[in-house]
Amino acid sequence: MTARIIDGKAFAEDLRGRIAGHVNRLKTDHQLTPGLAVVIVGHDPASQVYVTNKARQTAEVGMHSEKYELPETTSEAELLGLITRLNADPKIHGILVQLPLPAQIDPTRVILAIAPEKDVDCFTPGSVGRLAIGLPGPVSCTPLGCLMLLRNEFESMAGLDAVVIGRSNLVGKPMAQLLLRENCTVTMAHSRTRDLAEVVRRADIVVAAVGRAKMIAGEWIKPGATVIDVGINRIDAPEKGPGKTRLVGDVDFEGAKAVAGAITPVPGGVGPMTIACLLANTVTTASLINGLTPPRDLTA
Ligand SMILES: Nc1nc2c(c(=O)[nH]1)N[C@@H](CN(C=O)c1ccc(C(=O)N[C@@H](CCC(=O)O)C(=O)O)cc1)CN2
Repeated sequence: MTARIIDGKAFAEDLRGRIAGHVNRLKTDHQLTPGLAVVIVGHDPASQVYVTNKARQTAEVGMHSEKYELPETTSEAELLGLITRLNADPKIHGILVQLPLPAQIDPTRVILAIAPEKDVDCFTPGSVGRLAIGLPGPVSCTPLGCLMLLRNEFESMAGLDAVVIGRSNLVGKPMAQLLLRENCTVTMAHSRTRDLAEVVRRADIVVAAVGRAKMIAGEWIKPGATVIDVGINRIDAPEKGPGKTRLVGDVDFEGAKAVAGAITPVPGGVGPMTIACLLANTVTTASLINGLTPPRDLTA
């Protein structure tokens, strides 16, 4: 079997088109322009690419976009000061502070400083709690992107065995919540899991979010399984020339492609969905802040 490749880039483009339609309706029917502020501290090259794309795509769907680039030496107090200003700014309905942050800044303090109603990352305790009990509100961007890709693959996921590899607050934990909501039987695997290969072999759905290049071997995958690869790892690519690099996921793509039913590539899989879902979350928070019902069909 050769797996079908799930085209996250095309899916994200379609989602952005639908978001633009909603933004247009909010503007004409409610005189409301959703606004997103993205904040980056330092000059990690990958983070800079993501933040630039976030700010550009925000503007492209017709939203108000603000980008703050702070120097590597920024103190925690300075960053908290900016967040306080953005919390109070009526033009801004979503605040995203790009992670990771430099060592002198405590990410937990920063996350807790973001007004819960503007938390488009779904990182604050209230948002995490709302997600856990199924209340309306933003859903963590990468897991939401994975869920949308999965929903497109299955009429129903009820009763399927799903394994989430990685237990981060950013991806693993919210992903497991979302799969539970779909009535999957969910296993969370992590660095202490005994016999990971065996756990993966049982799964109809594999979500890999460990951050280690090609860690999930092709022969671990159950024939016909759907594989969602969240990993974005840069490795040396001497075949492309001296000093060249390329991106790979957490799954051995070639090996898994030979047995899986469907698989996301890296790049072009989950990554573009993360940004599109951030824009969808901003429409959600802008709607909720203004007493409007957030559009359900966007991320259904
Ligand atoms: N505050 C947050 N920080 C971070 C998040 C997040 O959701 N919120 N997620 C990750 C990184 N991330 C978003 O910021 C992200 C990663 C990858 C992509 C993406 O489009 N990847 C492309 C490849 C891009 C490249 O060439 O490097 C792809 O996979 O096709 C978008 C967003 C960490 N921080």
